[in-house]
Amino acid sequence: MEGGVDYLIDERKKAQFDVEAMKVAWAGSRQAFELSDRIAKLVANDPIFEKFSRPMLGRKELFKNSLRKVAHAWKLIIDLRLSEEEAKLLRHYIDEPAYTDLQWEMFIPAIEGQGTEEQKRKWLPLARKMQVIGSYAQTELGHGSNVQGLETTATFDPQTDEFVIHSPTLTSSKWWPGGTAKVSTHAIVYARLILDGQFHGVHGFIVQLRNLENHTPLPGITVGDIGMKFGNGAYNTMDNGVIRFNHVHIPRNQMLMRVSQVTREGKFVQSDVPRQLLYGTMVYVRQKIVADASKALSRAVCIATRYSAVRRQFGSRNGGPEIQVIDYKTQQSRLFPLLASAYAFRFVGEWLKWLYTDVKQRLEANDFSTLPEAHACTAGLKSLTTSATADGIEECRKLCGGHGYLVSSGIPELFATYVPACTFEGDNVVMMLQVARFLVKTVSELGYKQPVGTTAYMRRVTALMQSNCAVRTAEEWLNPGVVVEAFEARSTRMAVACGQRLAKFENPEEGFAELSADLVEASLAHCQVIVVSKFVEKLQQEIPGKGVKRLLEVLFYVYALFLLHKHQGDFLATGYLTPKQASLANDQLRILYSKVRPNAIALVDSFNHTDHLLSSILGRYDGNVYPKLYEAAFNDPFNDSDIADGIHQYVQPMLRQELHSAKL
Ligand SMILES: CCCCC/C=C\C/C=C\C/C=C\CCCCC(=O)SCCNC(=O)CCNC(=O)[C@H](O)C(C)(C)COP(=O)(O)OP(=O)(O)OC[C@H]1O[C@@H](n2cnc3c(N)ncnc32)[C@H](O)[C@@H]1OP(=O)(O)O
Ligand SMILES: Cc1cc2nc3c(=O)[nH]c(=O)nc-3n(C[C@H](O)[C@H](O)[C@H](O)COP(=O)(O)OP(=O)(O)OC[C@H]3O[C@@H](n4cnc5c(N)ncnc54)[C@H](O)[C@@H]3O)c2cc1C
Repeated sequence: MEGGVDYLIDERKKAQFDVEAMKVAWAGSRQAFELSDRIAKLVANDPIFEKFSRPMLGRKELFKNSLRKVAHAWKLIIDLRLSEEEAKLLRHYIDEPAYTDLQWEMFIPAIEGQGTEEQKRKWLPLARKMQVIGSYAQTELGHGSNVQGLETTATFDPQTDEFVIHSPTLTSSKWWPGGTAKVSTHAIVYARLILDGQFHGVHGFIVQLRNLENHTPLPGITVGDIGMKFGNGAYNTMDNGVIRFNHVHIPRNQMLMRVSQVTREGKFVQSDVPRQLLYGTMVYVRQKIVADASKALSRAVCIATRYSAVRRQFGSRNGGPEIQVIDYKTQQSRLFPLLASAYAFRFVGEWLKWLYTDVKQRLEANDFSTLPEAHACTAGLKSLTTSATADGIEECRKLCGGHGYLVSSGIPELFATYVPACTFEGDNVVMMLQVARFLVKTVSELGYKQPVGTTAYMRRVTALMQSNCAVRTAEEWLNPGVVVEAFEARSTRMAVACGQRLAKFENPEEGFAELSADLVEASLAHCQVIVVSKFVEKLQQEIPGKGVKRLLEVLFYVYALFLLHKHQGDFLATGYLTPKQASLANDQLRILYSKVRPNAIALVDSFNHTDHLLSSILGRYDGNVYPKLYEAAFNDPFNDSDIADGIHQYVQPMLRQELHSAKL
């Protein structure tokens, strides 16, 4: 057997559930599934969207090709009259970071959230028709996480009724904004507002960067690319830029003025809208990043699972086939929790989208009451899901052995493109510290204020602090209430312990800094409560299809008990579990892996990923791995000739012992 075609055919026959129904459960609804499936096929069948050769292209060629793809996609959007939702799916399936990500996911949302009605009327139609192309220029060479520390200035000039945008130092150069180096005509620039010599906080300003006729930078603007980034292909399709402003004048009405206004006389007016709304675009994108995590993780898991069923090592008896590596318990204990995590992140992402939609509607009606919780949830879940996904993709590479390191496995480029998600839109540790602030506040108010939303479980603080887990057999772990309660108790105990230790410090900020590593762990525990509970809520809904709900229940227990096993130190140290109960959870986990095993291939088929999206020989739907790996090796341009450039010049003289006289 040269390929694994028959292996995957056999594997698919083992499925104990309705794969088509699981595809619908994964997509969220039949309508969402059909829409997504249609756009995936549209992209997969269009040769312009080919991406297999991307890692082999030089930067300039890569970038030009990316511009071509975007132009082709925009033409399709117009010709086929695609809706905004379809256009977003198109961008997802094209799977190439590009300036349009910033246009649609940051520039437009920033104007929607922070602009006045008049500003929205002027800028949104232009942006939605791509008559202006915008980016999001917040981070600087010297500051990214500390937004209040940004140095770019926007000084009001009452004479001309304009703001003067200026980069006073080298470190104030804008650094990283995607789409800016070569493409965007405009940017939302975050700068310190200065009125009559007084600083009035950081605000967003719409600044034109380039001439719309010939695309040259406007006077006073120095702009360029910040250089190659990690990995071949990967995020290098994006032109992340550096911008320097030398006293660039913009009209007063280009400050985004929903939160605060500057009058014609240069007076600062703070409206009732909280200043945190300036950070609203980041809340929106963090929510998108959570939804995106399950897509990236499911891709890596799909590749590793299919390949693990094709790959065989050891155990051949009487010349029969060797063992499929997916049958090794160690392979299962590394792979199946990632498979379960992909489903868990899918469902928590769905919930977070709902939460964001709710907050957005409230904000539009000037109800800001749920903003702190939305901020804590988006920041924390962004951190949890991206860290787990980045680690998970790397684990999938190792699960594929040596072949996982080949670019043609699809994993290296996926990893290189994905890992910056742990940093952009808020470094993951900085984000967890935001959750910590929210938790500390919640815990300190427990005596007189009922926690709500995702911290509502802390209302039962006394019970969660005092009662202990009652599990006596491995079987008793198969109870969602028991599992969720364990996570809630561990989280409450960790948060309360941090609160008690913080109270011993005279200066709370000093205490917060000193205990920050523990606070990050407590925040992670709280975020895990959210993911675990949202999975349970999903299971409480009606989920049609033979065996679908049962398999999702299995995956829920795999996800939760794997976390419990991984973090058993916390569960034991907080005193909620005994070592025996932790060990029973691990026993149950092994039983659960054997329930996943026959369904593993069908579970990854349910992601409905096309071969185009996976761009992986190891993860091919048909399992025809070895012939295609062999073919791809000889299709590599490096194999065009048997004698590579440099062989005659540098190797042959060595073989002939003539190196001393060779021209090097
Ligand atoms: C390859 C994978 C692709 C996945 C992508 C998928 C989809 C996305 C699609 C498109 C996007 C494409 C690419 C993305 C590119 C990335 C773009 C960027 O990175 S843009 C730059 C992002 N920058 C940051 O995230 C900076 C991080 N820093 C901050 O957010 C803040 O400064 C802070 C660290 C959170 C706060 O710092 P500080 O303590 O100084 O805070 P203050 O300003 O004083 O405010 C404190 C006060 O405000 C509350 N708060 C903070 N943030 C928010 C918020 N967002 N919303 C609501 N409230 C907020 C905070 O809790 C405090 O409250 P309180 O304690 O009550 O006073
Ligand atoms: C691919 C990519 C695309 C990007 N696109 C954009 C864009 O379009 N627009 C834009 O404006 N920006 C963009 N960025 C910038 C990005 O948002 C920042 O890099 C990010 O917010 C992190 O900030 P930083 O670089 O200042 O990290 P730093 O804050 O300098 O982090 C360095 C280290 O310090 C730690 N640290 C920092 N502060 C604290 C603290 N208070 N407590 C404990 N530890 C701390 C961090 O955990 C980290 O380990 C992009 C970045 C990347 C990688």
